Amino acid sequence: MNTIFADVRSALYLPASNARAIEKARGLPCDMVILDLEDAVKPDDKQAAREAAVAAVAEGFGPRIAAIRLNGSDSVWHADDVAAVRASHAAVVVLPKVESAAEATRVADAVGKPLFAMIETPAGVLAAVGIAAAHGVAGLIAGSNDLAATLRLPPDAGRAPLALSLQTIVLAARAAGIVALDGVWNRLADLDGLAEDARAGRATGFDGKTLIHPNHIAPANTAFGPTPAELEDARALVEAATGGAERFRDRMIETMHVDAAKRLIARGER
Ligand SMILES: CC(C)(COP(=O)(O)OP(=O)(O)OC[C@H]1O[C@@H](n2cnc3c(N)ncnc32)[C@H](O)[C@@H]1OP(=O)(O)O)[C@@H](O)C(=O)NCCC(=O)NCCSC(=O)C[C@H](O)C(=O)O
Ligand SMILES: [Mg+2]
Repeated sequence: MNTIFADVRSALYLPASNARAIEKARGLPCDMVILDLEDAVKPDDKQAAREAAVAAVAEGFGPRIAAIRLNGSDSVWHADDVAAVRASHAAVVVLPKVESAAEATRVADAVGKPLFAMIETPAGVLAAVGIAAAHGVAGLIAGSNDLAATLRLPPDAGRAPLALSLQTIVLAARAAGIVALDGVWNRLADLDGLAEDARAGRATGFDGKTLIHPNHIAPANTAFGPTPAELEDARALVEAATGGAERFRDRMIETMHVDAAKRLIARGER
């Protein structure tokens, strides 16, 4: 797995048509920015947003990974997006509503950049294993709003009815050795709800979370940690382990626990 991508705890979307948000993002503590050309941008603003995204990634976002989300493969804007992003300084391209491995590879090849495929339709979930393994795909992103809509869930249905889809996304990403990012939290001011949602995402196995607002960054960074307590525990576990099954702090540990602790320590140190 590419550790640059594996260390993404917080990936902030912003409409590429919003100059203030672009400027603001350069000072925010997120690990990745996703300049959106798709749903956050009105049809009349698509061309200006595309030009603004290309200019913004040329100027850079400091240590943050800069990604551009294209309009979908079947949209009238897609071909122009691909041409612009191919020639841009974006490190990553995000493709929404991916439903096949062939679609993901075609776009990854066309832009010549690592591609994060959004899984946000029932067909996308059912094809996720192949999409994750497709040439050029470096990550999967859960699109929980579109997923809820296409599954015809009632408003505010929460994570429970999405559990199988979200777990499938993580399974597919893990089997392919790539990154998995959780979907967004829509409630702008409910930071306790966000913290719980982010913890649930980490517990599902996601590496990090996509976000829509600057206030959502700190809770995501905390949830996807590792926390000081987790680091202390991991370091003590590695120090204590002698091999085979043994007792550590009133629990059984074996090789896989030592390996997981080492991964956590490495992530924390990075
Ligand atoms: C949701 C918003 C439209 C709310 O905007 P606003 O009411 O302006 O927020 P605030 O007044 O609280 O903003 C405070 C300051 O923060 C800046 N800001 C706000 N949002 C962002 C952002 N995303 N990135 C950077 N900066 C941001 C404001 O400019 C204010 O700055 P200041 O002037 O200094 O006070 C807005 O938050 C927003 O547009 N969010 C992103 C929306 C988006 O990109 N959506 C597309 C992806 S979500 C999705 O659909 C995922 C997936 O496809 C799915 O299906 O689930
Ligand atoms: Mg979506």
